[in-house]
Amino acid sequence: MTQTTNDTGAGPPGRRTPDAGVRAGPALPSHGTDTTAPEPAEVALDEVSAGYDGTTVLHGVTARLPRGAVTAIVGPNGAGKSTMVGVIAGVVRPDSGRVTTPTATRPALVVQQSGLPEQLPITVRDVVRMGRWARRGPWRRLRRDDHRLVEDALDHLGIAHLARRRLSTLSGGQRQRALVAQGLVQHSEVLLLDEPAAGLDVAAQDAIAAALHSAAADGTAAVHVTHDLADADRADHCVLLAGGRVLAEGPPADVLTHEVVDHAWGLDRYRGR
Ligand SMILES: Nc1ncnc2c1ncn2[C@@H]1O[C@H](COP(=O)(O)OP(=O)(O)OP(=O)(O)O)[C@@H](O)[C@H]1O
Repeated sequence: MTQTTNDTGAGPPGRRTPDAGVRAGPALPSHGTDTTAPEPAEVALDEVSAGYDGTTVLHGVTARLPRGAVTAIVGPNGAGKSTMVGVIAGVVRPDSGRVTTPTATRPALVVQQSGLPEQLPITVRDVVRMGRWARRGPWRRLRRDDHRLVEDALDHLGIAHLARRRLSTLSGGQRQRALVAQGLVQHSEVLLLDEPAAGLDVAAQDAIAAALHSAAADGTAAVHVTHDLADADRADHCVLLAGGRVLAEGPPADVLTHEVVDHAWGLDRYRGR
């Protein structure tokens, strides 16, 4: 099934759901979708403009994020990267343009804050299980295969030994691994990780990179926002945003040239270009 949203979609304009950790975006309205059409092989943004409280952040963004591939979204602070993933997830409503996601399920969005109250007596395993609820619905009992996926994800992210610990007692990096595990078990066709590796140690970064590539190998459009250009270079596809516009898109080697990077980050000023 294809889901499409555009400026006639439901929900308040320009509002991002605050403080959620891993969020499944709201069900996106489908406008004139042909259910017999083959699933698109990519997430498509066409001339998308979006922002907050009347301030435009994304200006006519057109980009393609393929399924079965890892896409890195890069760009300077404030370029609109989080806004772009918010638009794809359906938590930021475009003011105009069109977003098409190849998904029967909601995109899985992982941001850095868990959004769960500190005093909530919730374990790491519970947090990851919540990812399966997103798939099954909160009132359905999880099945044996759901539990197996949860245990696999805990293993994958190297946090099986923390499964019974309360989330509030973990370090920042351990929490982040738990949130990524929660995103993974959603098994959505679109996985969106907003700076998943920021502030993490090398082992955690490797675990998250491996998780992204394994999701892509399963056919997911595995998308991450990163400030680490070496990390972006290892992606299959790259979108470079600057000032809310796509400056370049394509294979990382073509996008992340010295010239383009210097221009996007304004470094050419210092280098006399
Ligand atoms: N909830 C919000 N309400 C109002 N303005 C916002 C909100 N979220 C982001 N913005 C503004 O939108 C612009 C783009 O922010 P965004 O977080 O999308 O950029 P980014 O590229 O992800 O930045 P960074 O690399 O610093 O995380 C910024 O000017 C920011 O102040």
